[in-house]
Amino acid sequence: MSSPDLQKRMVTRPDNLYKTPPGSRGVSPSRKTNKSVKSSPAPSPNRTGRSPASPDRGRNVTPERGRVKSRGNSPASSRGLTKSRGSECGSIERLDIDNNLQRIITSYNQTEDNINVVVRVRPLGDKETRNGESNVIQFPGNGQVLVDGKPGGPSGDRKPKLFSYNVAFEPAATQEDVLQYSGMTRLIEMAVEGFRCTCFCYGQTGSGKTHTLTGPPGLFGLKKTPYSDKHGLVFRSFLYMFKLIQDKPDVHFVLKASFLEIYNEKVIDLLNPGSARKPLAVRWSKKARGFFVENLFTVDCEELDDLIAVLEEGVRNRSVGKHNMNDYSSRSHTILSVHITSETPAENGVFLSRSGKINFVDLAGSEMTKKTQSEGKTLEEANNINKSLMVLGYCISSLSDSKRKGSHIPYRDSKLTKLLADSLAGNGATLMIACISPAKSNVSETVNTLRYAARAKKIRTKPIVLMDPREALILNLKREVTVLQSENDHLRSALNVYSASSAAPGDALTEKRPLVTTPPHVDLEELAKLEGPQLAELVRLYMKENEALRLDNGELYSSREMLQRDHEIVCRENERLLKKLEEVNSICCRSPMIQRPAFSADALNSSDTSTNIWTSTESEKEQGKNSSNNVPDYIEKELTKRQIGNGTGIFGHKRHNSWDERSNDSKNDRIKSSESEGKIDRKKNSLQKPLKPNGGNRRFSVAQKNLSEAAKKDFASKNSELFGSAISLTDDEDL
Ligand SMILES: Nc1ncnc2c1ncn2[C@@H]1O[C@H](COP(=O)(O)OP(=O)(O)OP(=O)(O)O)[C@@H](O)[C@H]1O
Repeated sequence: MSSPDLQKRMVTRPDNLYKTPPGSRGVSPSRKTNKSVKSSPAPSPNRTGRSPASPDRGRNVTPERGRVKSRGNSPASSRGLTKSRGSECGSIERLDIDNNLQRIITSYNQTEDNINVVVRVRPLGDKETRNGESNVIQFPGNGQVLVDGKPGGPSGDRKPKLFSYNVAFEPAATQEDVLQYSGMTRLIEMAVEGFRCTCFCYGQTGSGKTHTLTGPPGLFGLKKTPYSDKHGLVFRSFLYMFKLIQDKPDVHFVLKASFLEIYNEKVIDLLNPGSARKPLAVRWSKKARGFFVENLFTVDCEELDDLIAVLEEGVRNRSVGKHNMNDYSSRSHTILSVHITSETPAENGVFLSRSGKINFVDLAGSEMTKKTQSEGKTLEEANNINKSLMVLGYCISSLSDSKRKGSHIPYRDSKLTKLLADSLAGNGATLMIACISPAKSNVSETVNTLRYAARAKKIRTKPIVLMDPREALILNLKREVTVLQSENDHLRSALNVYSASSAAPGDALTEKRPLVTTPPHVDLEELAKLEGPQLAELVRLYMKENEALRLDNGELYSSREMLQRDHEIVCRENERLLKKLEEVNSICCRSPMIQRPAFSADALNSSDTSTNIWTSTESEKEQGKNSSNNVPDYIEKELTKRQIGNGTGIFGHKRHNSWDERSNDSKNDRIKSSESEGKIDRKKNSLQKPLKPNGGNRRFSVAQKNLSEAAKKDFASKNSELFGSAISLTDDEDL
């Protein structure tokens, strides 16, 4: 970097810290009359002239240090805001005030759907520096944290321990860095999209949890707080959230916020604590299948200032105490929740309705009471804090242990775990920020926190968007009505086509078909106005019609299949008969005794009356006297035995079928017309003339061929008569 002002940042980060399952959306039929969120302008810019949520956010401008560059796949780059080289892990570095290159963040790839765990190491405090405390934390890179337990220190002869997280924030990391690189922005985006999200800070007392979430003590004073680079994640998240909302002018947002604390196992409403600080009950909701705080005050937040006011009010009312390790120690766990309901106009006058939520959980720090020198009230608080954190620890280790999948999770053992149950293992997305101290004197608590965080990293959640069940039902009914309407239209038109083309009046199928009552057609605009019961009735009617139409169509299909099967059988039978006929023909041909009439097409067509088309010896002529067809008796018998023909002879057998009459009629007609042309006489004459020796063989084969053709035509005609148009081997005219 040439310019000393220019900070250098190297970011390599996974892009999908939180996976958003597709298609998890809700739909509401009509717009509700909720008050919408008015996006107030972002607070006055800080001294660099940029707010975290300003359009320049993507350029990674840190308030105090100016512009920095990204070279990796950072969360910001994943949103197309910075250039990326696409590597999966790495570090972010920049020059400090003295122009030294300083690394601030290292990160590693994120497994999808697991709790996203990041670690933030605070700088050594003034007191610790004064006491000559040494730093025992090292950052090997790729989101790793090495706890250096050198012999001789308070950690004894502990070996160095290496832990790996999604992101490791080094002491130089700013509040804005945490917002940008912890995955927090994605979490807020998910909350706006309709997911239930949680960000919680965990760590020993004095490790920087409250600093990370809300900022240093005294930030929220009596006078209105201007934007400051000391503001924590909550404030910055609010800004980012409102920026997102402003970017969606078509969407109607309703924001509500609540703020509670769990102090000595009692739930106190921080927005409405009352002078007696009356505790609220935590109950199980059968409908929502989760725990909730009864009568918790929720504030409608139309503007950003409303949300900031909620934050300030809660911070003011929460329990803070002093002990040896922290002058402003949180004596309770706090949960600040922002409920985000959105309604997006969709097609057909339908609104997509989503209910997202983001929880900011500031856990009280675990304490070694010996070290904190707590006594009296502070000691009681410490014991309650430690107890509830222990239950949280049990829940986390049960959830993270794949061998104990499906085993009992002791959520009910503390109010904290009851209220965090859904964030830990439910359908939400969760970010855990483990805060640790770098001081050697805290090494054992640091290792505990890091172990805790490593366990939490193994927990898998299933983020989904929750929908109002009534709205979901109505949406489904509407979809069903539309699908059924179009399906029924299709089925009806299919039936009409069939009726028009094939079903004659009195047809068995037509008669059998039940009368289908068509329900009234409701167009999409009217559909949007209908309520649940009307929709359900409409679906019922359409389903009834659908059932009848399906039945009808089913019958038509089965009868069509039956006809196709018959057609196949007839074809096979036809072939079989033709084969048989050919066999018979060959028997006839082999016998020297048989004298066949030989019809020659050439001869028949010839006008030359002298052409011989019939061969017969004198003796055969004699035999022919006994048989009108000139077929010997034994052959005739054989044919009868094989059931070819009906016993009247191969050429003259009688077919008792209607088409015979028709074909005979047509033959007669043809004969008549031929007679009128004088052709029939020629044929008759020619039949009686002897065959010339030289043309005998040729004519014989032609005749045989013609015989086969004629027989084929006969059978085809027969089948055609039986099965309609299924068989058409020949043209009727040829017969
Ligand atoms: N990253 C940081 N940079 C500068 N100062 C910090 C940082 N983190 C913490 N501190 C300071 O350390 C002190 C203790 O921090 P904080 O109160 O946030 O700890 P805590 O974890 O919330 O403690 P407790 O559990 O007792 O509430 C505060 O004075 C805070 O300003």
